[in-house]
Amino acid sequence: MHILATEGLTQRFPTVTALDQLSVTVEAGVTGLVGANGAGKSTLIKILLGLLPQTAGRAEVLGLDVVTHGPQIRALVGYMPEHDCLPPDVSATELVVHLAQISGLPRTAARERAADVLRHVGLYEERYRAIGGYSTGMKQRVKLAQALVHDPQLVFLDEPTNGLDPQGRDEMLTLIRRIGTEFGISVLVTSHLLGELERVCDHVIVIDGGRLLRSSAITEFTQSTQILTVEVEEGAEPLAARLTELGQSVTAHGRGLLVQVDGPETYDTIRDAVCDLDLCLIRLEQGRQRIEDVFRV
Ligand SMILES: Nc1ncnc2c1ncn2[C@@H]1O[C@H](COP(=O)(O)OP(=O)(O)OP(=O)(O)O)[C@@H](O)[C@H]1O
Repeated sequence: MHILATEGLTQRFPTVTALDQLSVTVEAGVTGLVGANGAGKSTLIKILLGLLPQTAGRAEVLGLDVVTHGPQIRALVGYMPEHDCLPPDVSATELVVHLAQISGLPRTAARERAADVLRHVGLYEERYRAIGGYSTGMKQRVKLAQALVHDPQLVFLDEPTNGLDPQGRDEMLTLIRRIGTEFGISVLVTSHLLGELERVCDHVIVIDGGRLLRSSAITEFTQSTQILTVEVEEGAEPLAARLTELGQSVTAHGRGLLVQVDGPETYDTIRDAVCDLDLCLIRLEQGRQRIEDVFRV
C-alpha cells in the first residue's frame, strides 16, 4: 500500500510556483526527498500534513485526504521541522513530555515514552538541562524525539542533518536508518545533499523547481553501468590502442580509460591486453551511476 500519494499537486505563491503538477507515490520504508534549496520540499511536507491548503491537485497520506483529514493525519504522522523552533528555557524532557500529552498520552505514559525516545535519539543526562544551552546536534535530536514520541506510523524529517558537523551528520543518518528498520516507522526525509541519502534510503524522489525529476528505488540510482574504468601505472595510450584493435570501445578519462562492457569476455580481453603489453594494472572498476548524475541530464 502507498503511504502517500500526490496527483497533479500544485502550490502557487504570489511570485513563485513552489509545486508544479507533482504526481508521485511513496511506499513504506525510508524515502529521500531531494532537491536544491527552494525546490519545494518543505511546501510539500506542509501540504501533506494538512497545514497548507494546496492550490490544485490532490494528496493522500496513509489513505487520508490532506484537505479533509489534517488532524487524523497529524495523529499518525510525526514531523521534524527544518528550522530551529525549540523554546530555549525548558528542558528536552519537559518539552517532549508536554508534546506527548498534547498528542493524547496520559501523564505517566507520556513521561515513560519521552524517556524512551530521548534515550533512543542519544540524549541522556543532558535531557534535564534547558534547551537554550544545547548544541545544534542536540537540538536536532530533540526535534527528532518529539516527532517520534506519539508512536507515529510515518515521520517527515525536514533537513535533519542541517547545520551538523560530519560526525553529527553520520550519527543522525544512522538514527534515521534505525527508525526505518528497528522501529518499523516509515520515513520521508528531505535533503539538498544527494550523497548522504544513498546510505539510508530505500527509495529517492528528486524534485526541481517543484517538478518531479525522478522517483526510483535507490538500487536503480546506483546500479552498475556497463562501463569499466581501467587504470594502468604507465602505458594508457598503448593499452587504448590495443583494446581498440581488439574491437573494444575505449575513451580516455583522466588518468584512466573507460571501456564499454560487451559481455563477460571484456574482462578477459582487458586482462590479456594488459599482460601482453606487460603493464601494471592498478584499477579495474565497474562504473556506478550516482544520485548526483540525475542532475546532469
Ligand atoms: N509562504 C510562502 N509564501 C511565499 N513563497 C513561499 C512560501 N513558502 C515557500 N515559498 C517559496 O516557495 C519555494 C519553495 O520553497 P520550499 O521552502 O518549499 O523549498 P525547499 O525545497 O524546502 O527549500 P529549503 O530547503 O530552502 O527550505 C521557494 O521559492 C520559497 O521562497
